[in-house]
Amino acid sequence: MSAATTPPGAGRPGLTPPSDAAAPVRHPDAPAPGELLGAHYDQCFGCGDSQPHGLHLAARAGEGVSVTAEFTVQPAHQGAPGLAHGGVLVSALDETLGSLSWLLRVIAVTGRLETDFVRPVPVGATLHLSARCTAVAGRKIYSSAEGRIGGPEGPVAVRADALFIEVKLDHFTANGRPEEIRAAMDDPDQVKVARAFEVNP
Ligand SMILES: CCCCCCCC(=O)SCCNC(=O)CCNC(=O)[C@H](O)C(C)(C)COP(=O)(O)OP(=O)(O)OC[C@H]1O[C@@H](n2cnc3c(N)ncnc32)[C@H](O)[C@@H]1OP(=O)(O)O
Repeated sequence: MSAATTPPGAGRPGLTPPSDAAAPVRHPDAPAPGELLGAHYDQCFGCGDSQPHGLHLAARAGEGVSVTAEFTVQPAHQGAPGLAHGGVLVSALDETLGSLSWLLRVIAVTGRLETDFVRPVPVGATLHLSARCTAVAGRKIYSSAEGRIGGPEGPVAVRADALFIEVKLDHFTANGRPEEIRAAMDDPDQVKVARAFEVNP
């Protein structure tokens, strides 16, 4: 079977939902389709406003458990001259996929993320990303994403299948550097505190 016809996650160990997996359920309080999700943490490399060389990726809720996002490749994101670094493109996919948890209203982290790099992405290009959750099995959340160059119908540059694992808040508080955890927790804006860890406020 060619890559173009392979269903998401098929044949990839750890990325194929088990037979008893359930369809993902959009949380009743999830942002409406079309609504911008905004940054979950201002220091996040993927979406934060306070990271000068970050991706400044802006994700928007889609229908069901899906999101779209845009990211414009900057000179600071280069690998080869004039081209985006592959790891940066994976970060853009990871961030987009991670924002699905805001529609499920669970706290989850990336366990596995497998990426196909289909074509090079030049500096200055805008990558139009889309991601959707495909299945949930207990704490395991299965999802797929792709990034297209220049527009939502542009040529596919990257695609990925991912497994996110639901975690408790102490995943962050027990493992993160105390300075940043304290600063995030001390923010008077409680919605921002909740979103820093993608917790249901
Ligand atoms: C805050 C929002 C940010 C949004 C965007 C960014 C998202 C990110 O990049 S998060 C940062 C990157 N990710 C991380 O740092 C995670 C580091 N890893 C960990 O902390 C742990 O390995 C963690 C939490 C994923 C899993 O550990 P743990 O909670 O002990 O789960 P564990 O019991 O081992 O596994 C649970 C299930 O997941 C499966 N699983 C866990 N890891 C993997 C993996 N890498 N591949 C395949 N399956 C896995 C297990 O097999 C198990 O399956 P089953 O229930 O069928 O037996």
